[in-house]
Amino acid sequence: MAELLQQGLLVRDLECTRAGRVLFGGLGFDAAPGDVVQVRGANGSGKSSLLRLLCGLLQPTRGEVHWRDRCVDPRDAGFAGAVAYLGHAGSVSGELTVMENLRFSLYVAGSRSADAQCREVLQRLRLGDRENEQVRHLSQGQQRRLGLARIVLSRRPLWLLDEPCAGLDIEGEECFDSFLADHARSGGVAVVTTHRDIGRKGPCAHSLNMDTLSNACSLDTDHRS
Ligand SMILES: Nc1ncnc2c1ncn2[C@@H]1O[C@H](COP(=O)(O)OP(=O)(O)OP(=O)(O)O)[C@@H](O)[C@H]1O
Repeated sequence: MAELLQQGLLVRDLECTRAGRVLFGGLGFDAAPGDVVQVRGANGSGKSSLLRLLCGLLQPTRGEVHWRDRCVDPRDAGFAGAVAYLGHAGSVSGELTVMENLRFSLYVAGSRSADAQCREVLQRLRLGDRENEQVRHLSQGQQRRLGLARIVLSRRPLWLLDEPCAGLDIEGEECFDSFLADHARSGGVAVVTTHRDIGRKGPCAHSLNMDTLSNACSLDTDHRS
């Protein structure tokens, strides 16, 4: 436990309330370096809300989230420099080109990735020939790929990814699996909402089912399988 507190993500007795309604409670799990936690559940079960709690964008009505040895606080520079969050929107600008988007987000993130590294990741995502194109001219799936490039290039140890495979074709999904496996192999932690079985081809994923939680709000157990 002490080691986990220093190195990984620790969630205890988490309760989430939105618009006066308790979405879930008693949620707890640990994620050590190299762990991937797959979050499943029906629409509205609270998957996105959970990710927002984990990165400190939402405050829990009960419980705690710790990254390494500290309580999660987005104002903490140490935590802000450790987490990469991919929301539904992907955080890319339609007005900027593909490469400009990456340069901008990496500059804001304080990452030292150079254009050459950006190009390497874009090649893997089959966006290598689109680097000078305005993002608004890309398809939804291509924009999602660019959002993933931003996450990969950030080199952050904690990935919180909300439906990263939405809009991706099979090849894009496989590419995502390989980035996720690289991340886990290098000791990163990832919490991923997706209905795909990412544990089958990618890294071994622990599964967290929000539907079960909603029906068992008093649970205070470790949901890793
Ligand atoms: N900003 C908000 N204010 C109030 N309620 C919200 C807000 N955002 C989400 N909710 C409510 O919280 C519940 C869970 O939403 P959330 O987006 O976390 O679910 P989800 O499991 O990610 O859903 P989906 O699979 O549809 O993306 C929903 O009932 C939703 O109406």
